[in-house]
Amino acid sequence: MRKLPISRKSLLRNVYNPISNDRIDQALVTWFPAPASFTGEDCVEIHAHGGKAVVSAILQSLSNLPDFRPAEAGDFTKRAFTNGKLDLTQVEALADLIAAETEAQRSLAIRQLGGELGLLYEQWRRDLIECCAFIEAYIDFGEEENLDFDIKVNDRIKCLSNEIKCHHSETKNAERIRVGVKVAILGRPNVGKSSLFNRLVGRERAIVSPYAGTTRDILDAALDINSYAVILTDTAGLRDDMKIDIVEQEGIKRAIQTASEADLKLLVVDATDGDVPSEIKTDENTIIIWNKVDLLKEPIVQDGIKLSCKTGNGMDELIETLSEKVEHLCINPNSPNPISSNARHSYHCKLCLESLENYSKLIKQDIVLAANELQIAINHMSKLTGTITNDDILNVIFSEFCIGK
Ligand SMILES: Nc1nc2c(ncn2[C@@H]2O[C@H](COP(=O)(O)OP(=O)(O)OP(=O)(O)O)[C@@H](O)[C@H]2O)c(=O)[nH]1
Repeated sequence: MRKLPISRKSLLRNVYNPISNDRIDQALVTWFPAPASFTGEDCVEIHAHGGKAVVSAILQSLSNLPDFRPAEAGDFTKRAFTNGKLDLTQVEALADLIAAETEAQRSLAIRQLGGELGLLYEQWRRDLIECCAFIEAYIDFGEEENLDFDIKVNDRIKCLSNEIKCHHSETKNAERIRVGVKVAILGRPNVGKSSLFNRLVGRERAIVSPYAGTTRDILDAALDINSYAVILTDTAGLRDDMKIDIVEQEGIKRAIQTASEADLKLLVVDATDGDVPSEIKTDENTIIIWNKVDLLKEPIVQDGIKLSCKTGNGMDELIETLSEKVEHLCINPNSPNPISSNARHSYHCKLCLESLENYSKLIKQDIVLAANELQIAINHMSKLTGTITNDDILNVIFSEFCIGK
């Protein structure tokens, strides 16, 4: 038997087929003995030449060894989780880090991978368990021992609720970093929405034509605006005309739906006729854009961005305004408190909070029912850290990984 290479050092080695002893390749080989490996198990990495024949000869040789099988998506990370190397929030962070396309997504994911979020949830879980233990002691011996229930439990739960509430209120802004800020381009037909979409995307994605009603369905593109992910949507022009066909009517319905779901609305108006559609409610997250100013003889005085999609005049100002608004809608990925950008976390935090509220209502009436609510709150925290898991949760989380991670 050959000697194992020195651990945790990459060494140049000949790689042989263990049965025929044929030399397959020269490769860098690194040996990680347990527990100091990514999975916590004995592990070898082979950095081979990437040709198809080399890779398949190595895989073929390995598959002849007992208990060897090809890895499935997320297999290594699942082992790391099972062996206690990562908690569930770190597993999710790793998936986010691999998928990160913008700087803000990367910053957020690497922070979460450091484990601070998991530690926070674990601390909350432990605090709730202590409160629950205290209640159970109180139910059994409370009156004789004269335990100070309000200070030991109720005040503590109030404090915890406030902390969780504060954390939960930030998840929407953090989720926008992860999934992208939804920006919809809206306006009457023929005002230049698709022209603006193409300018922002940087290529001719949407069809532009002089005919009103060209865009009939919604069209999405992913953008990076100043390190933040943005999902830009072009929509059908809004008009109220009895003569329009059912396809365009459906397009208009979708445009109004898109407007209601958007984080930011770019409301494009043709500067030559100034008709602002009343179907769209404007708010602090609406940017009014007066397009086609190249056709005007006199400059317009109304508030909003003056733009010409034809010449590009006004694009810099629009991008600057858009960047500021997008940044404002997202949490600062470097803010001091642990941040979660994950819808699963938001869901469990919300249900945990509901149970704590129920606890506070019930505690004066029925201590056993109140304790039950506390137990539900603990279960939600346990699902966040992965202390309680089930195959459904794990399958969803690990299926997001690629093979080899
Ligand atoms: N002069 C001038 N023409 C423009 C400008 N922006 C767009 N256009 C023209 O206006 C017409 C309509 O442009 P689109 O971008 O297709 O307008 P739209 O709002 O997407 O139209 P619908 O799909 O019908 O809703 C085209 O002929 C464009 O070339 C501009 O800034 N100046």
